[in-house]
Amino acid sequence: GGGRCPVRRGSPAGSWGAGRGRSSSAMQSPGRSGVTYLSQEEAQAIDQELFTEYKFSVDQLMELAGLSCATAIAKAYPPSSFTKSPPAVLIVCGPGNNGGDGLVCARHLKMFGYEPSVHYPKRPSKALFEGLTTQCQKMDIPFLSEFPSEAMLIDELYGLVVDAIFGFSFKGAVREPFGSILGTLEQVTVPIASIDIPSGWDVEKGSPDGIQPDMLISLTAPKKAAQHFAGRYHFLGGRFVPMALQQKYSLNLPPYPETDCVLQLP
Ligand SMILES: NC(=O)C1=CN([C@@H]2O[C@H](COP(=O)(O)OP(=O)(O)OC[C@H]3O[C@@H](n4cnc5c(N)ncnc54)[C@H](OP(=O)(O)O)[C@@H]3O)[C@@H](O)[C@H]2O)[C@H](O)CC1
Ligand SMILES: [K+]
Repeated sequence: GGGRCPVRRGSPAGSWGAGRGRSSSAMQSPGRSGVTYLSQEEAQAIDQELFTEYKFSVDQLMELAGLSCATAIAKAYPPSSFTKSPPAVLIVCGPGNNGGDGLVCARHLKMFGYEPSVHYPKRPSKALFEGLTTQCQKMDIPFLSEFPSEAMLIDELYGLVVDAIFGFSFKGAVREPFGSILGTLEQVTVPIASIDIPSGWDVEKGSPDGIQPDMLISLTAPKKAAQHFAGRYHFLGGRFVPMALQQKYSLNLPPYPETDCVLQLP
């Protein structure tokens, strides 16, 4: 195990749009980088608007979201930083769209030279998720029927865990089998990269006793829970929000470099 690597933090950004972050709603709050941190309601409203008003399909945005996640992971944990070759990654997928992002991420990680394995215990019977699963299987990505019960086993077999269990629709107490899975993940020592929200965390208040990921990839814009993130790498991904929608929700997103689909937040 052991996929940690010393990657420099990006130069402090923070001046983009300073003073422009006027909120369209009293619920919004600007984070330390000037970017707006969204409430759960706002994150879901933007998501809905992308689909209903802007006519994106879920497949489209999920592909871009998952590609962003794999790209950010490759920047923070390049294969050369893993102690073992090929670089083995465990991706844990939940029952909603966050889990779908995880499946897309697994496929791209494989393309990037990683050796992903997926655990996907609760699979929705929808064509989208069935298709994503088949794509992974046909790329020889193994699906583990059992989750390793010992954190030590995960540390031995994998250099990185990708948490794609819950995103911004998570609510209430964690139900099984995800409670046991998160209990094990709290004990692993290899880094965890969380997609959109550290799973099990309250989307706005975070969770001091929950998993403590080393990386967070915020999609569209960070959610309020991200203010409690204490890991090394915070990336923004999902470069697909049209300017009019960014302005409507005063997202105040920093400019992505050139053609990149991700950017590192301070
Ligand atoms: N606009 C964007 O940036 C996009 C983001 N994407 C990703 O989508 C997720 C949000 O996806 P969504 O399907 O709305 O929800 P989640 O994946 O967060 O979770 C829903 C499922 O989780 C179950 N759930 C909820 N709470 C619990 C709990 N306490 N215990 C167990 N299970 C729970 C829920 O089950 P139900 O029984 O309540 O239905 C759902 O099955 C976002 O975060 C991004 O990662 C899109 O990919 C693209 C656009
Ligand atoms: K997650």
